[in-house]
Amino acid sequence: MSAPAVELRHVTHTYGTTPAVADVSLDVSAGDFVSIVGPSGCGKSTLLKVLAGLLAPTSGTAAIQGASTIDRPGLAGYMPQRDLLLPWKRAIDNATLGAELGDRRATKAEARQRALELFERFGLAGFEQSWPSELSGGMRQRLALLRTFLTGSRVLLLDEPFGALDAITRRDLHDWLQALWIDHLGESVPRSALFITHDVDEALVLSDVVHVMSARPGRIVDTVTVDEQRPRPASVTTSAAFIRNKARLLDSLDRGRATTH
Ligand SMILES: Nc1ncnc2c1ncn2[C@@H]1O[C@H](COP(=O)(O)OP(=O)(O)OP(=O)(O)O)[C@@H](O)[C@H]1O
Repeated sequence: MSAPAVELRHVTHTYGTTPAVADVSLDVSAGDFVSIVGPSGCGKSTLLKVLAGLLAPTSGTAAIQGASTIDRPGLAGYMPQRDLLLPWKRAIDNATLGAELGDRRATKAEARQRALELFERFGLAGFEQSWPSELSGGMRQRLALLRTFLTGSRVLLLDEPFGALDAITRRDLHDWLQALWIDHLGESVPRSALFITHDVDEALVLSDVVHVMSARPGRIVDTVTVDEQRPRPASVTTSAAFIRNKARLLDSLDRGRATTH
């Protein structure tokens, strides 16, 4: 059996004397879209940084496709909380930035060619030469996601990519991301995603599995599996199964917030 796309085992991280996450274990199977919801400051970004190889856990292990991420950045495509587009680079050059770095480095020409092919699929056709400041908020996030896709990694670590967007733009991006996800599931090694959000509805619309974290130091306090077929339209949020799952997640969040460590 092949290794899970993402594997965290008993991960604990303490910044100085501040415990951020405590004993977190979770797997993401190949092809799965998995979300983590939790209150602000509970250590969600810390977990992604450990998986991105940017932070060594105080204890425990982290692996992407079976390879330890400790001191090994670039095994997964990582989109940090701020989109970090470089304002002095045009959209096309921002898109190819990750592809020219990291483990699966492509040549500049290859990366550019692949990016140009995907600009339309990412709703950015015609904006290849634009500056980031000329793009809308939704376009900037799609461009940052395109950059993450172009790293070539089968595993995407997405830290609240839609957190700063208005509700309508966010809804459009949910539809778009689901369509993109369905397209990519046909690939020989399907993509997997670990997605951070504060928004329970967003987690349930997009995910196969949703984990709930408690207040700091974050622990996994509940896990819900979502069986709904994709694509899931906005109306899915009114189905009985969705409402049941949402009530459970909100309850787990409340209980996790009330926990004192
Ligand atoms: N470099 C650091 N030094 C000290 N404490 C830190 C550092 N980075 C994060 N922390 C603390 O660790 C805790 C977890 O931070 P983290 O950013 O992982 O949480 P988060 O769940 O992603 O938060 P948010 O949802 O607000 O983005 C927070 O209390 C934060 O203040």
